[in-house]
Amino acid sequence: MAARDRPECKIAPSILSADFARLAEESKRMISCGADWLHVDVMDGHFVPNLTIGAPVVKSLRKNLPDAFLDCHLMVSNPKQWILDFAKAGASLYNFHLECVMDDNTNEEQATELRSLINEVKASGMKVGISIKPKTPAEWIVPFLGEIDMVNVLTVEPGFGGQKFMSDIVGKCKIIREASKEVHIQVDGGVAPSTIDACAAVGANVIVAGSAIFGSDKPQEVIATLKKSVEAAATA
Ligand SMILES: O=C(CO)[C@H](O)[C@H](O)COP(=O)(O)O
Ligand SMILES: [Co+2]
Repeated sequence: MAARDRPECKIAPSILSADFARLAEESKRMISCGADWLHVDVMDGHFVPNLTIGAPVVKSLRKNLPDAFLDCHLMVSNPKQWILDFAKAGASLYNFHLECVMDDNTNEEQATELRSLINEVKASGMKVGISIKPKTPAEWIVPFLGEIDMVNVLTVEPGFGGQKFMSDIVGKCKIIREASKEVHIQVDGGVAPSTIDACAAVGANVIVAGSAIFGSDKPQEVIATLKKSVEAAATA
């Protein structure tokens, strides 16, 4: 069998599609259906035109799910502001947007600011991820791959669940995977059994799916299908 070209597959249901009144119960149900991580979409109504979850909700989730890996996707304009709150609340991974600090990848000051944020997240004890919006080039994140745990490649414009997968965007994962076999590459937005093969083929290993998993009456089967596609591609 060929050697693996990526880290182990992690399926991360987005709790954005859960019934928020029954969040702990729904999260536990996902883990019992085979979810590896829980994806927590944090929106501040400024970076994106929607408001969702903050650190107090993460704290309650952590209390109810002491062992869960809480992958927090920060769609916020000022990621520095929330690092300590999320660390104290029990977030496992702090996954913030590159666009908050960078609009020009040749600007040294912006690169320094990004590095300082990365280091602040690490110092807080959380793992660090960087998300890139559909229009942000993959090349912009490549110089930082050795310093972070994960890149989140958005395959929809961030802000809402249930949008259509942008198939022309997912190819960015290939550039990132060619640069690193070790970094987690997450795909986020419109991922489903019908779109997973395109993600798996370009090296993604962390799969976020909200509507596809929560909207199914057989979430266990959806999770198994997504994982099978990634694992088959990892050793192809
Ligand atoms: O970051 C997000 C939206 O900004 C969500 O994680 C994403 O959209 C997941 O939901 P779905 O699978 O329904 O698209
Ligand atoms: Co997300």
